Amino acid sequence: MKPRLTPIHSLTPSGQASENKHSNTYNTKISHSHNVTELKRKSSENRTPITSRTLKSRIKQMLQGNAKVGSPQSNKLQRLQKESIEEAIAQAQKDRLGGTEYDIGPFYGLPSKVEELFTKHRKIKSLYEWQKECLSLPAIQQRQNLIYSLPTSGGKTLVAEILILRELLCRKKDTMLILPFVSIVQEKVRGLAPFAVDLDFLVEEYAGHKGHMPPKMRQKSNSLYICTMEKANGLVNCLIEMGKLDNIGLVVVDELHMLGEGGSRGAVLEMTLTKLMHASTDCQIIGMSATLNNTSDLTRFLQAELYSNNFRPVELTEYVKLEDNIFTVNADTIIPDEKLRHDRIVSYPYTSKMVKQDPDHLCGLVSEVIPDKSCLVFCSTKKNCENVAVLLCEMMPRHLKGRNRQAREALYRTLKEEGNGQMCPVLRKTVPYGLAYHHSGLTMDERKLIEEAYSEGTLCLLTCTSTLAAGVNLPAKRVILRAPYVGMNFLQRSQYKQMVGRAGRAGIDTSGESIVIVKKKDKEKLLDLISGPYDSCMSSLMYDSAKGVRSLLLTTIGLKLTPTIESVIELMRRTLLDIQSSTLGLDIPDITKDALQSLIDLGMVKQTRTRIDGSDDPLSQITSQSPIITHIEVTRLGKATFKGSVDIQRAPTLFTDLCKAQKSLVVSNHLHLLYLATPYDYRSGQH
Ligand SMILES: Nc1ncnc2c1ncn2[C@@H]1O[C@H](COP(=O)(O)OP(=O)(O)OP(=O)(O)O)[C@@H](O)[C@H]1O
Repeated sequence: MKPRLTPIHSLTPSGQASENKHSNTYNTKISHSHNVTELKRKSSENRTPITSRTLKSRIKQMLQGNAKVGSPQSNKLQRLQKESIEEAIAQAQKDRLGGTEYDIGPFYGLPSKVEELFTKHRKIKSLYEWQKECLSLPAIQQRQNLIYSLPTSGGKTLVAEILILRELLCRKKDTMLILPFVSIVQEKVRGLAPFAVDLDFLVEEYAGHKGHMPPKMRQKSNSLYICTMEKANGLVNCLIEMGKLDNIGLVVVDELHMLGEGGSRGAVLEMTLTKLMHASTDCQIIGMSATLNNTSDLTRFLQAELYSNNFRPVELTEYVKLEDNIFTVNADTIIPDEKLRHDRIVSYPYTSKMVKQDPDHLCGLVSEVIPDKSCLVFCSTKKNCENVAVLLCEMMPRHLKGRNRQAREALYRTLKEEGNGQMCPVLRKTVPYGLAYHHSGLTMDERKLIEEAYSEGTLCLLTCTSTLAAGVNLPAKRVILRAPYVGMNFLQRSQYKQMVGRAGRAGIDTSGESIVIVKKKDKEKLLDLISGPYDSCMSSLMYDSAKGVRSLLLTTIGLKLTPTIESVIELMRRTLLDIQSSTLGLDIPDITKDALQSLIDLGMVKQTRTRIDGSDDPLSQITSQSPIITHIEVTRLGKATFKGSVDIQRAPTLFTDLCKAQKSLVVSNHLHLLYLATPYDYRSGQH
């Protein structure tokens, strides 16, 4: 019998997490990785087909077995693990070469065991020069805030991970890693779980429906919270409320430029960082990005030092295809006419039918790389991804068929099993040819299977949307941008850079290349795309008529961080919005006053005035000479609104509706209850 492809998610601790909604912590007392490795070994030795389902249940069974408190085997395992960590730390202390009081070892202040783990799990043998330089910056030694900026795939994450491990192991503090998307959080949780197992800390996933609020306070181990931006905000609120914010020693923000996203996500990130800066006495903040422009605003906002470098481990050559011509991008010159250098004219043996089907020669461009090397084709819409994948299979069947047959068949079967016998007709058609699409329409399991199959070489090409560019580590020899658009919008330079940055697989290729296919009408805009400055990262707090400001004030008043008008003003001074107020032409005191007034008008915040001498109602004691101070606090409605993350504008209507419902709720069937519980957005059919 043929071996079956084993889905990665069922082999990792996250497989266990998805079986049990509430289990989102990687308890290092349970040796997951050992079980996983053992299972993998046995499965390959016996060459017995293992279905994802039986494997899942076997892992679950083993984990449950391990977790039984007091079982002699688990006690022994725990003891051995603890002993080996203590031994490693003792050895590290012996080996320590200078450093700060917190260093416990020779590997950038960490035990050599950490170096071994990076070699074992990441195949990293030594750090790049810039990584060494960055880790020895005075800002890092003195635990100051730092922003570092390097091109995509420059190895930024490794520096962040070393800093996180130092905080967890040497300073024994909790840490937080903020990432932009749920899928990236999940990938990172999987990537760091083996480190947690071997180094005795906890990895806690805060994304989607996962993550305890308030967080569980751990006595024995420190936690690394890996969060989406929204969850990080909730977590910081909880920690402030519990008086435990100082448990967090380090917060790392990946894709810091998302502060300027313009909508609620950028605002949420700014609120989180503002609250951290305002309320924490000891937390270091590290921000990273590949696409920063106005760094001085950001360093002022985070009171941070800046480190930047242009290092890229694999050389990237950017090309533009315009009609039948391919041009090399020369972004360094300031002379517009020299930004595009003619490279070659493309000519492929297309029949007239093929020219009609594929006027942009996508098939020809792709066939220069696949199936021997990998290729990513970015498309502007999900539908386009699917169409392009089908088109390529139809146009080059002989070129693609017959390779990696067994692995492709195994992937096909596993995808079908994941869908309980059903399979998307597009994937059904494309997977046997080694192609697939990758967009948000896939289930999480399908996405993981496709990502793993691509990384292993079972699939040689993915057609994908822009979301693949923002972090998931799936590099390719050649990256093609089918058109310089996301949906209907022309690409921003930062989006373009993220996409082309996927080209070149470190450790596999010595170079990578990108080709953006452009129509003549877009030629002018193209120059900005390939060589213009990055868009400035501007505060998002003013989105939707200052919704971010109102939300920030309601939360900080609710958390008792800003109990007076003066403290509200002081908090607002810490925002990126305040730093950029003159550029944006905004009057922050006016905006603050308006936002406060609107919260008062909505019945979410109330004021009480007292005299400084403590006498009661100031208005009835006009004779007193003592100055008046105005206290502000949230009402019950205000508290419910920020705790429930309810839209501030909608909360009063929701409250009125609930009051009505309380008096006269008649639930004739389940649908009635569902109707009452459906958010307004969904009811009005916006989704
Ligand atoms: N010192 C190193 N030696 C070898 N490989 C490395 C080293 N540092 C990082 N890498 C590898 O390079 C690849 C890209 O690194 P990483 O994801 O950290 O880049 P990044 O700068 O965070 O990119 P992005 O901006 O896309 O998030 C990864 O596969 C990583 O394991």
